[in-house]
Amino acid sequence: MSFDRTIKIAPSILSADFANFGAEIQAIEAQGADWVHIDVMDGHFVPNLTFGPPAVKAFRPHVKTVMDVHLMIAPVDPYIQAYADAGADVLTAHIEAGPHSHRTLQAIRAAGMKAGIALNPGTPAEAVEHLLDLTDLICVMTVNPGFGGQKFIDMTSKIRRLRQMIGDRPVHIEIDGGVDPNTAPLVAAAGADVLVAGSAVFKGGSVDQPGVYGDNIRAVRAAANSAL
Ligand SMILES: O=C(CO)[C@@H](O)[C@H](O)COP(=O)(O)O
Ligand SMILES: [Fe+2]
Repeated sequence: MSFDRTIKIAPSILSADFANFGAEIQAIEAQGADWVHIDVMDGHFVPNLTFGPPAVKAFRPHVKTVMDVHLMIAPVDPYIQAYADAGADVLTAHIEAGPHSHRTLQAIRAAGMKAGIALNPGTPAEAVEHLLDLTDLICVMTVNPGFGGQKFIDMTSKIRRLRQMIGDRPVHIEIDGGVDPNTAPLVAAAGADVLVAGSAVFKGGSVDQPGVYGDNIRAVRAAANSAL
């Protein structure tokens, strides 16, 4: 997985058909997804439950691009090796999930994955200032985590600040929550390069009508690129 700052679309399978993940992943990749975003929720750090390492391991053979695993769990450290064994390419932990994010990021890289750190809407950019050399991706939440389909919260000033702080380091800025063709230009112009989109990609489509996924992905990408 090489670093570049072109716009990448990462559909969140939280909005896919939960009875058909393999086919859904294949459909979004065939329709132009750059990464596949997997939301892991524990019913404790966030008020919703999704899936754990065995499910992520089962997704792995279907993902030919980048498996981007967003952990909304606390604690994180006891599960890092399990997600490495499950085949995650990028593993993102929330800075709010515990007091030892520095150690967590080191452990994620030591387990052979790219290390991501996610910030809730209420957490300032400065919280990651001393973590930048240990980080491959900063995930800026533009909703409060836990559910798909929520309204976008404007975090453009935080994204700008982060891009400034990152300087020339090879760090992705990922935006997660409420990304659609209306909001994508705002975050792309502010410096984001990975756009997670759940409802905006899956809406109106299915594995039997995958072309809708393609139209939706192209619409988000075109809107983002129009702002650059
Ligand atoms: O992490 C999360 C929610 O906590 C996200 O990845 C959502 O799944 C994005 O869904 P949309 O807001 O795009 O519908
Ligand atoms: Fe997510």
